[in-house]
Amino acid sequence: MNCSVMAPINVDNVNGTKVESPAKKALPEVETDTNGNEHKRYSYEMLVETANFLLSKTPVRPKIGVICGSGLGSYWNEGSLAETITEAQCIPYEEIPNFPVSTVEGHYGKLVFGRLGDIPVVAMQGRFHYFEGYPLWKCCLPVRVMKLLGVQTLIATNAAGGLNPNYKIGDLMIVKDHINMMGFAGNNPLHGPNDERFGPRFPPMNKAYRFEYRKIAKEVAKELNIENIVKEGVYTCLGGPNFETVAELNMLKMVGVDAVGMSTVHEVITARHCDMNVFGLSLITNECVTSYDQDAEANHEEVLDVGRMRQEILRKYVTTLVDRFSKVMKAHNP
Ligand SMILES: O=P(O)(O)O[C@H]1O[C@H](CO)[C@@H](O)[C@H]1O
Ligand code: HPA
Repeated sequence: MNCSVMAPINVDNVNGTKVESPAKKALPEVETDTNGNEHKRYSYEMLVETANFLLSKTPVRPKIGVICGSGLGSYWNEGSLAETITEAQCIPYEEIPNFPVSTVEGHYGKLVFGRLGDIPVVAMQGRFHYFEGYPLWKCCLPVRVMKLLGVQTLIATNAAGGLNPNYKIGDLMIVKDHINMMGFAGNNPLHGPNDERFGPRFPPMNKAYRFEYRKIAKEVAKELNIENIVKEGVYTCLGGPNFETVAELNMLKMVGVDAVGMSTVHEVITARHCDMNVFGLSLITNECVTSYDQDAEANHEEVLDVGRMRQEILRKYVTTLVDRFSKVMKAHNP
């Protein structure tokens, strides 16, 4: 494929308003995680460098970004959403300046630029999880890079355990809202000095998952004749990597959680902070074990099996949503 080198981005602020650059020295340079690994904090300028690198590698100018979770082919390629992307250009994470690398065994680690249907997109095939040892702000670095690339809408997908008794394995849950459990304990991707060039110190989160997109997703479910498997509910992220205890799951149920996972919430907070529109989608890959009488145990193999089982529907659903969301985006920003 022909890679034209486009003019590098030069932005004062991703949201278009001029703000003062915070003193660089206000940012702690290095953070040590619970395993003793050191993580160098990134600056706005470093992410601009990352975005300019990517823009120099591809002519694709995506307005929509997709994070492919465990159910959407972050562990396999054949038949996955990423494979559906046409005119694809794959850039491995290890080749991208300042990018973390996926450490989960079998997890892909690449950015895929190309088209879903007619729409230019960038997809993360493989995301970063807190349980890998990364601080949350580092897990979410790609979201900010997407913003700098020009992405306005983030579609964050995940595999999750179904806690709502009406959910069945293989159902899709449109994320209506989330509960930031890790945030309750003070662990938040926005923790630390705020760089106003990305967004405000105290961002609102009551409209985290765009109402218009959720409405469209329900309409599309009807059109595709999958409304019987499409639900809407509340997601929460725990730190992992262990699956939850019975008592933990019962507590989460009591506070209104419908599906449990180990990702997405921090990515969505980061995306909303820099004013991206968000759609969240969970694939219910297993039934949460909420009784001591049940013999079943959650396991990662089941998560992947259900992902493979549902990939065709997911691919069709997400591809159609990308098309519809882009029409809405054009209508708002002709
Ligand atoms: O959230 P995604 O990346 O889809 O993956 C989910 O599936 C894995 C557990 O099987 C965990 O990583 C959990 O977060
Ligand atoms: N719990 C947490 N994360 C998950 C689950 C679960 O049951 N299923 C897939 N990811």
